[in-house]
Amino acid sequence: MSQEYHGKGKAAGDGEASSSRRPASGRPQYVTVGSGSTSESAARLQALLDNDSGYGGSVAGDALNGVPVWNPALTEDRPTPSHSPMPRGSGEAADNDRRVQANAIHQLWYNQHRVALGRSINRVVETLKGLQEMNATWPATYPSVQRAEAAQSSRPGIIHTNTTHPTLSSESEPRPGLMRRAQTSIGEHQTETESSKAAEQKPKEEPRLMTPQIAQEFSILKLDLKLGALHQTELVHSLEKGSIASLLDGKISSSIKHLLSLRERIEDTSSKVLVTGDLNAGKSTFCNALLRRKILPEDQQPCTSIFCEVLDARENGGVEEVHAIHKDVIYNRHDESTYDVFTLADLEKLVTTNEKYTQCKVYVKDVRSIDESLLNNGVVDISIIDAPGLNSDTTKTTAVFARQEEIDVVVFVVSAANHFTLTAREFIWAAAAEKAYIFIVVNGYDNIRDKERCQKMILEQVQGLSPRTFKESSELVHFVSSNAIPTGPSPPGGNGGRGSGSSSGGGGDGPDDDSDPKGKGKEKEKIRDFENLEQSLRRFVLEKRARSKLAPAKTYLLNVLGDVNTLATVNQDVAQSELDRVTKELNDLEPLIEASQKARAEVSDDIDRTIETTCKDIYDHTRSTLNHSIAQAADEDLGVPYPGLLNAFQYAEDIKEAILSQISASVTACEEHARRKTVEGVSSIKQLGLLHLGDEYTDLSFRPNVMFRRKRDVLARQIEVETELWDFFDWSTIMQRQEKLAGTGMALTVATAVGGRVVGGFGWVDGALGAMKVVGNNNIRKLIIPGVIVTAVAATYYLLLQIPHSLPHRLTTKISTQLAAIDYVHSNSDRISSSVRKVLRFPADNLRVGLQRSVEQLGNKREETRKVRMESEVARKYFGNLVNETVRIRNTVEGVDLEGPAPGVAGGYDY
Ligand SMILES: Nc1nc2c(ncn2[C@@H]2O[C@H](COP(=O)(O)OP(=O)(O)OP(=O)(O)O)[C@@H](O)[C@H]2O)c(=O)[nH]1
Repeated sequence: MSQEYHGKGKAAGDGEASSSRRPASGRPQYVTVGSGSTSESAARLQALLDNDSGYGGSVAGDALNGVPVWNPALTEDRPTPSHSPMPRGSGEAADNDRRVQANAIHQLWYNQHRVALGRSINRVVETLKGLQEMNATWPATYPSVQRAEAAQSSRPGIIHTNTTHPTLSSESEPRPGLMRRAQTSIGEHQTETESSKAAEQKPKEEPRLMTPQIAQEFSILKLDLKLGALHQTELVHSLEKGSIASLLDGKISSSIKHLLSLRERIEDTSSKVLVTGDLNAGKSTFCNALLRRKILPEDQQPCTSIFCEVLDARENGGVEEVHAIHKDVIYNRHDESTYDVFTLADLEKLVTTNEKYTQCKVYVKDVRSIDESLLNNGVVDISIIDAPGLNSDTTKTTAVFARQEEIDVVVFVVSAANHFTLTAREFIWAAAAEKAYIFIVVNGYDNIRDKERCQKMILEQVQGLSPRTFKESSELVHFVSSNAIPTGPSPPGGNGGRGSGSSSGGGGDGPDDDSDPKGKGKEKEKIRDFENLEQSLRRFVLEKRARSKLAPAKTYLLNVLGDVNTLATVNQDVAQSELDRVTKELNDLEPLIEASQKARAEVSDDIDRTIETTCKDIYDHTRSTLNHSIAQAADEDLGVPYPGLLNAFQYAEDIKEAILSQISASVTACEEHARRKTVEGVSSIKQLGLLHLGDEYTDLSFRPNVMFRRKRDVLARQIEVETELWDFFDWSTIMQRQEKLAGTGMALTVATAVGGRVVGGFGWVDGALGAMKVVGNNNIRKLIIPGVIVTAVAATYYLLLQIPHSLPHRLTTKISTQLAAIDYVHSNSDRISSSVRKVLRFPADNLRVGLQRSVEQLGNKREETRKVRMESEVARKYFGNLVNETVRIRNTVEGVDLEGPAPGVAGGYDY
């Protein structure tokens, strides 16, 4: 509904139109006040107003970026309308001058305050926008504290709503320690100094959004959260920091919007007077009397069915007409699709039989001078809204209407005969919540015979309904007869024509045509009463205007500045503690990073060394083991029984197999050794990891049994050793063995059995020569052949007997030669150590990556912390400045004194 009343009509165009189209008087726009007699002081004041309307031309220059600037048209002083030309006595002229002066003083006073408040609004809007920006980058902390009981002994602690430890003790630490922002890490401070027992004994503190103190401090930016059964506090605590910030952002936005509308409101030079009352109480008659024209239809039957707002025709380019506003549209005078145009004469039909329209704008030319007129009184443009009579259908609508901010004054018309009906009382009670004072017009007073009783009864009723109005009843309660007021002629084709055509009084409807001098006197009294009412109403409107337009702006500014100041103070502290925390964090981080970098280099070397040592050890071990094993293979018990000469070749194969198996077993043993060493290596790397990375270290699962699964003895199997005949007779072995046997004196050889030391190196030759001597040459000659044969057989027998001893040596040598040819020992040592190296590299690389990551993480943390430090620094400065700025603006706003009576008006209501 409020928008429906947005046409202020104070656009520049209108101003021009009005000034150029104000033809009737033909006077200059800035005329001398009074009826011809120039009042110097009035003229001076008027000139002062002309030159300095309070805006002094500086406002446009002051306009801040992005904030809508003042509409210059609104700040221009408006031409002073003409005054009534009727001749007056000197006393009346003086009165008139005084009134004009008073008006001018009031205008000056009003403008000064308006400018101060307007500028403050601009500054606050800018400040709020800045706060919004800051809130987007550095989510502001919304104050929340412990239960009031817990906080009683100390100042309220402040924690962030999303802090992980919501139950902070406000007793153990001073306030700054309690302030934390969201995502602050756990256990930062509060439990350090208190024993667990003490903590247990403490009453359980519930998180609470605000103490009553702070709740009082916050009036506009208070987060109003009502969701289901959750208490607001819990709700805020359950919300993320981001959500709080966006809620706050929304609050700030609506506050900015409200400030802009307040600014528009204080710029608005118009004032709306809502005339309401019971059916047929004479509201329309009263409005017409105020206008001194029969504009609104009057009837004995209830007739007004829609709201009719009567405005000065200047608002409509000087054209008198009616704009009937379509239902469900917002009226815009410049958009004819929002209304239908009618003549004033059509108004009667419109208001009585209406279904299509919700309200009418009635533009009428003011027939009265500024010192008499209510519509156009030189200070403020007043529009009068004639409401339908109160009945069950419209009471609610009218009550809603009366609550609108635009309605500055509610004039309640009550029939002197009927007094306050139940509906009337209900309406006044409802309206009293918004409007402390109601202007009461007791109409139809002429019908009352016992006037005193009527007054008494009505005033008693007023006392019950609105005590404050009753207190000011001489100004606010008027007993009049609206129909006794002479009204001017209706416009051509108008609805009335019942008026006398005279605006000087004495004319009008019926009663004053009476030639009876007593009657005439009575009529004059009625007119005087009505004029008194008009003066009171005017004072009330002027006074009310200052209060109703400037006071809300002032109050709101003070409230919002208070809120922003509280928020800024809290956030300044929070930013400071955040700054301290991150500075400390950074100080702690630096050595950590250094140590981590150093550890990374050192551990890397350590790992390399561990791997190299382990691998070298394994290589050496394998090499020596295999060499030894190969060399000693023949001497070992191969476990292959000699099957006899016939199976000698099979025996050779078995021996070969056994030797190779032995070597293989040796390889396996080396691998086993390597495995053990690898397990040790892996474990030592793990220890290094745990030492330097702690929980950060990710252990890899190592399965030692998987090592050396394949290719274990491939090389051994590749050996192919051909068994040759000579392999069975290994001379060197035989000789070696012979020597060994001779040395031990245990030579039980075939040769000795046959004849001396046949088989004993060359000893057997000596034996043969000795035997030759004994036997003699002939005999020898006879014996030589059988002897040779025997010897040969014996030697052969001996050789064959030696096969189990000589064959393994022979084969070992051959195998060894072949293994040497394929570099078997080195290959296997290398294979095993390489495999170990490969295995060890996994945890080593893992550890290196972990260390690298740790260094990087610390580096990132440092970067982030630096960023937070920078942001906190910016926030601290910002909120520090904000605290000062809010105090400065607050001082300016507080300097706007609206408390005392406004100069220039007589009233001074206690609002
Ligand atoms: N005697 C007397 N009659 C009055 C006075 N004021 C209004 N009337 C008459 O009372 C009747 C109703 O007046 P309206 O002005 O139409 O009353 P209203 O309150 O506007 O009526 P609705 O808009 O229909 O509620 C008309 O016939 C008027 O002439 C007055 O002061 N004295």
